[in-house]
Amino acid sequence: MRHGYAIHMYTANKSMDNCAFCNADGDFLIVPQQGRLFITTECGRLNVSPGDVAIIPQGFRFNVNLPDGPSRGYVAEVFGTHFQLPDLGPIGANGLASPRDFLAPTAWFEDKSYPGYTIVQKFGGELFTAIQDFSPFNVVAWHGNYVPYKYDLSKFCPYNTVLYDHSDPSINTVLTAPTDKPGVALLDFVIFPPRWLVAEHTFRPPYYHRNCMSEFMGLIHGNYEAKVDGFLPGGASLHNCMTPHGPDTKSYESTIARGNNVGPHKIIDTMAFMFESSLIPRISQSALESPFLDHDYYQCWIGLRSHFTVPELKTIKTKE
Ligand SMILES: O=C(O)Cc1cc(O)ccc1O
Ligand SMILES: [Fe+2]
Repeated sequence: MRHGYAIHMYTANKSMDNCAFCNADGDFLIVPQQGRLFITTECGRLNVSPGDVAIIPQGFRFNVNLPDGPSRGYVAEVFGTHFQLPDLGPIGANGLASPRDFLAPTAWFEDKSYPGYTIVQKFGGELFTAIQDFSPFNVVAWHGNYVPYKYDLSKFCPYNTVLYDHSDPSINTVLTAPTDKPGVALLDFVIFPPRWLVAEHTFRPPYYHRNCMSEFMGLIHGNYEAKVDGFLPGGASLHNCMTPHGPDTKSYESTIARGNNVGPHKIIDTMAFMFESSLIPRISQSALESPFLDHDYYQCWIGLRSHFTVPELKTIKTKE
């Protein structure tokens, strides 16, 4: 059965030369964090900058050029389903990501011989190579809707509370890969873009929580509102199913210090995102052994203290 997902982080310092990749297992959602990706596909070319995301569906051959040199970012891979726009429910006709902002390439082809051109194909989690002597990008024209595409995250139209309380971050879903169970995502791609915070009598940052979804977070640029320290662009965090988490001590204390009656405040210069799944990810050995693993991550919550004071009890008279 083809069901599940994978999350990867990439670094690259060399363009793909005389070779193309093809994923026979699933679809890629690519989130560059540093350095543009010039992606050539069988349907044409996509120039993808940090702040854009690209989707390469299962089976497309593609090649990546790095015009800015060293590059890094994140990739989500989904098996057995495809990304789609979330149902807007009561939001209605417009909002969040608009279909018009998803850009597919125009056809582009080269009719060239390339001795020793290598196709690397991922199939069942293993890599296979095949050599051919011509470019795979020889498709003169195409039609249909099974295509690679890109989306500029700054086009996203965020919705949120306008009076009180903190919404589930699913309100900012850009794309979702569904399961057969309505409302239970295989993988939601959610963003935390610049936006106004206006909620009254509300702890505005993400609440402390422990939930059934597994949350992988990345930061494209700026700061994340719940982690003033230690969560840097290009970094990642994983709060797995039912692992309690929330803002770090500094974010918590500075929010409390601002008091209860803060006016509208705009979060600017930021773009964080989350891959959120109902399935638990297993962490690879290489990630666990990485010299970049933050063994002290839990320290971000050290020193958290309660600001709760028992309210004075008033006698409430009830009718007899
Ligand atoms: O854990 C996180 O930082 C992500 C997150 C953000 C938010 O605003 C509410 C819930 C949530 O899981
Ligand atoms: Fe969370």
